Amino acid sequence: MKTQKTRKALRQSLAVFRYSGRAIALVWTTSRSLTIILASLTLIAGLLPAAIAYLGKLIVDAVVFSAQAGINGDISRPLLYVALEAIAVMLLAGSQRGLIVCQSLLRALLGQRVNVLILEKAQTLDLKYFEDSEFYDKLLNARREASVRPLSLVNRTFGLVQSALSLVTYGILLVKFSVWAVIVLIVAAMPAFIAETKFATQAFRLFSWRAPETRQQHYLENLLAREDYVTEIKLFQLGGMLLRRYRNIFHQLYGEDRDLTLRRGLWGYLLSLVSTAAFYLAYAWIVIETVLGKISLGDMTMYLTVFRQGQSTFAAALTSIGGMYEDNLYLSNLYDFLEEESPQPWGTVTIGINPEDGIRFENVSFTYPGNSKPALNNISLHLKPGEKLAIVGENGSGKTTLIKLLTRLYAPDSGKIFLDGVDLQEWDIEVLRRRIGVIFQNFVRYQFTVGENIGVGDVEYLDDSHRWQNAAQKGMAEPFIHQLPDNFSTQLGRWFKGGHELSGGQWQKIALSRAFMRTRADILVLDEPTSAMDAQAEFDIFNHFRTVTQNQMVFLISHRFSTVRMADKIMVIEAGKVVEQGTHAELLAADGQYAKLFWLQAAGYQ
Ligand SMILES: Nc1ncnc2c1ncn2[C@@H]1O[C@H](COP(=O)(O)OP(=O)(O)OP(=O)(O)O)[C@@H](O)[C@H]1O
Repeated sequence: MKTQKTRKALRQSLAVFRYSGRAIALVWTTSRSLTIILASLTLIAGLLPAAIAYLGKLIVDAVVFSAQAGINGDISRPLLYVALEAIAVMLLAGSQRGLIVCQSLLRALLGQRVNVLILEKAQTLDLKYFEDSEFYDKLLNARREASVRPLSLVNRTFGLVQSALSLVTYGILLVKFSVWAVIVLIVAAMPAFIAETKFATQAFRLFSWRAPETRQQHYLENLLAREDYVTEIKLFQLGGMLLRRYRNIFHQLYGEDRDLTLRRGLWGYLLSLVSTAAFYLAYAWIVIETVLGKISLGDMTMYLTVFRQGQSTFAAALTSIGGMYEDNLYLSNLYDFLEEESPQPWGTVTIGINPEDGIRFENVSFTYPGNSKPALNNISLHLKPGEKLAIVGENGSGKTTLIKLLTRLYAPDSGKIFLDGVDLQEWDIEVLRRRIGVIFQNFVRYQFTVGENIGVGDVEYLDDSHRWQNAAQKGMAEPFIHQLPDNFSTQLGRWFKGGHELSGGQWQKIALSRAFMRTRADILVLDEPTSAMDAQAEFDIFNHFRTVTQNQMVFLISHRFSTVRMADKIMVIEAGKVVEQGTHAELLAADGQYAKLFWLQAAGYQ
């Protein structure tokens, strides 16, 4: 039982080194030369203090010896030792300064490296990860302190090695005096060491429990300070309420922090008194031995230095250990994130076996992870090349989900989707995505120029101004772009200097143009493409729609029946199921759900 407890305590104490190896490996692969320099300087800085203490002893002994010889005394020997000590002190200062320089260089390199690792990893993950709050915690935690934590852990690990080296060498010097003194000092240091690791473990746990609260705090900060939220926050007068919530979370966290910090401080002090008392007992012992003439004055000077510095080195080591726990927490988050399994994009097909077949959904069902009800239930549909399909249905009926499956952001749970006769999952994802032009309801408003905002629709032609113009024409954006101060070169958004903000409808026209940038795409997905546009723009799009999308299959989601009518086929879905399919005329004649909604909307205009 007792051995088990000791083993547990030991394991807990050693947990502090859990990620040190990986952090060092990370630093090593970031810059080998800097790591070697850092390690060498650590070694030098660890060993020199004992050497300096020893030189101090040699100086005093040589001085005493020469002084006893009177006028004939040899002055050169003490002076030689003084010179040596001066050199050693300079070397120590040099190595300490070198360590600081190395650390700042490594901090910059490592920060960049870790950030790039995180962002690269994020690229490889599926959409479902980003919709998972636990995963989001990991991502935020990983990014938050990317530039400081890995280096801090390395510095502290090296710092601890340096302190340990100094303490061991001090110990070696002290062994000459008495093995017992060394043993007493080590034993007296143990309680403080164990208490520190125990409190650090508690702090470690406290931090990990808190991830959701911390994320909530960050979210509130964002709400309170970001330009796109500020209008609503002001007009709904939410500032006070949000700040109150922000403060409350802080106070709750602070309360826990304060308790732990106070306990840690108090116990840390009390237990370090034990080791200090042991230090000074040994010190008194040395004074007595010197007075009795059993050791030289030089020895006493050396031990004095060893005790003084040993004490502060020991305190530094304890602080390092406390910090290392926090660094470990960060790194465990980082590695949790980096080791998240990335689904390998598979599928190699680049050409379909039956290009005349277009797109076919066969009994497709899909439920979002964590939901009990399916978002899509047994959907079947067929769209031939060039055909246009409109999907109609009330909020939450599954329209956007259908598009997410079509664009392979998610895979069906059952059933299959075919493109040109080949299962969508077997297509090479890059080839598949090149064939799809899309505008989502929540399209991105890039804080780039107008041209780039359209150009991102086909990154290979990002800077091709001819294509921008063509796409802008199709997306009805051209007239207002010509009125902007720098036409296509106008910077958009308010984040950067000289940025020009657009209206909601203008942004939507830019997004629509972006979808038309993909001239090689034969599948066009439009999720509420005209919801923010004025009546004239919608009418124009309606009129030109067939010409601009001549060879494309179109999936159009809209609540506006004026837009829906453009389609060859209309599909009505309700709670994830297809309830009606047909042309506008057929569905009106059928007098079902579609007809009901159509006349309802039409009545509103009369
Ligand atoms: N990321 C998600 N995770 C879990 N459930 C989701 C997610 N997105 C949508 N859902 C759920 O799936 C169902 C279908 O949503 P979907 O977005 O496809 O509806 P929609 O028909 O596009 O609605 P709207 O007309 O409001 O845009 C809804 O019940 C919604 O709550």
